[in-house]
Amino acid sequence: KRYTSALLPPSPPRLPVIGNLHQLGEHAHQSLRSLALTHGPLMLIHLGSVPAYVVSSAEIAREMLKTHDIIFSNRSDSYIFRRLLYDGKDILLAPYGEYWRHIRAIGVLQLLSSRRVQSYQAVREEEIALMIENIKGSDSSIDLSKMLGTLTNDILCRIAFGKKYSQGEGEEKFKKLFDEFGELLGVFNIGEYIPWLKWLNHLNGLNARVDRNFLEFDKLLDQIFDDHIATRSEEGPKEHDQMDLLDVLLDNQHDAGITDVTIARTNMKAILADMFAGGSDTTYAALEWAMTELVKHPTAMTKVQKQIRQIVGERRSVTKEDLQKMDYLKAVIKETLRMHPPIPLMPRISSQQVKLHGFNIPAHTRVFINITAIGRDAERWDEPDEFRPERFLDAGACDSRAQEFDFMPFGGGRRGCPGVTFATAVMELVLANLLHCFDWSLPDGARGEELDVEETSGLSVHKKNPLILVAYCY
Ligand code: HEM
Repeated sequence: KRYTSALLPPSPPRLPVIGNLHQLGEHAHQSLRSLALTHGPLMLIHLGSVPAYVVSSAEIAREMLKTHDIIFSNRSDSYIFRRLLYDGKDILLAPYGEYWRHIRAIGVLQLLSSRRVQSYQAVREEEIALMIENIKGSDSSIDLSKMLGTLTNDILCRIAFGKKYSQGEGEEKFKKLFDEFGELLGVFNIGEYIPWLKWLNHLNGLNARVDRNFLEFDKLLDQIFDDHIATRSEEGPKEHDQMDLLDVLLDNQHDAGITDVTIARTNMKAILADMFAGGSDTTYAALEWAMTELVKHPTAMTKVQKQIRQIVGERRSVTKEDLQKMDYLKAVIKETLRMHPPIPLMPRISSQQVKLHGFNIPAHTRVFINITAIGRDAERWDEPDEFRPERFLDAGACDSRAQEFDFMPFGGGRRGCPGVTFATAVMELVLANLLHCFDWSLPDGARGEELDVEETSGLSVHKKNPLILVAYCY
């Protein structure tokens, strides 16, 4: 069936050459949310010379990810992503098809399954205990943002490689490498939208930075592979609970014969790079926002701490059985993800022409889902800009909201995030411990309500100003 291209959705007025780029500002998800209030839940914008559609309602997101899921099962491409993620050999970028299905299955069934996530409980507990000790040892205000960034990266490094890189030799070098990797994935690359400005990326050194970061990361991964292979041949196979993700991938290599897809070292490196692209910064951002909102909302803070302390009692640390009973903490996390989805704009691309919300979307066109706009849609949420964890206390409220695509911090459809269980295990245990062990306030007697919620720009959106707090031992 052919659709005519005459029927286009509303567009904000644009300028020659740059199109609507000037309207995006520093926080594209927020600017697009405001533009959607005027122009509607499906807008056509122009990023320089590139047309893109923006979806800002649950109803249209559902149409995309349920009715037309296969058509929207690819992501739009970018030079930086391709370079850093092994030319699309990873799960996040791989084009929809046999190869993606195979490596996604490895991700879902082997690397990120509930059983595997559970097997890393000791790693999470040890790293969290270290952070708690560090906080206890600091006698003035602490930079909680920095601590949470280090913690989530350490947990991921230990789970992925069996070792962390924030201590010992080369500490600064590795920190810079991991930070830059995350930062580069979030860079706005003007050359993609205004092709004749591509030369700027040579001039401003962006391409060189991307190349350098890729090569250094690749070298680190090679060294980790070599070490693993040497240890495995000396010590033999490990028990299930002792295996890091690289061990799982190396074991999996032997099973590769069962399909036509061979998983070589480059493919495994790409999958591990994904864990860092998708797994560390997002969880860190969510934790930072959860603590920010709790400090801003003393009633919610009191309520969550009261429940945690009742459940944990005199014990110093929180167990996984405790977590199951902490329904208010779970509601706090969901409400945080609704208001501050770590990845607020989700880029997909149409593989063929399709009708969406009554409008024609041509083939190979970018479509962004504005997760922030959907999570804060006043037609679907009461007082959407208010932090009210109670809205998620009803059993099943979150699942039904997710099914309706009102709540989609982890995306949706067949390409939705496979790391939900992994991320939830980290977020719950970190927050429960922080809130059980300490009372929190702003330095110099400032009132919590005054805390800012300014955002950074980039792929995952953080609090712009670090969260500096004073911790009092409970
Ligand atoms: C709070 C934490 C997290 C958030 C908010 C988050 C969010 C997202 C979102 C929005 C997507 C795109 C989904 C879509 O297109 O529908 C995604 C994809 C993905 N995430 Fe996560 N994520 C988180 C944690 C993790 C973790 C811990 C991992 C792994 C360790 C992970 C690995 C991935 C991968 C591999 C994909 C690509 C899936 C595919 O294309 O098939 N994420 N995530």
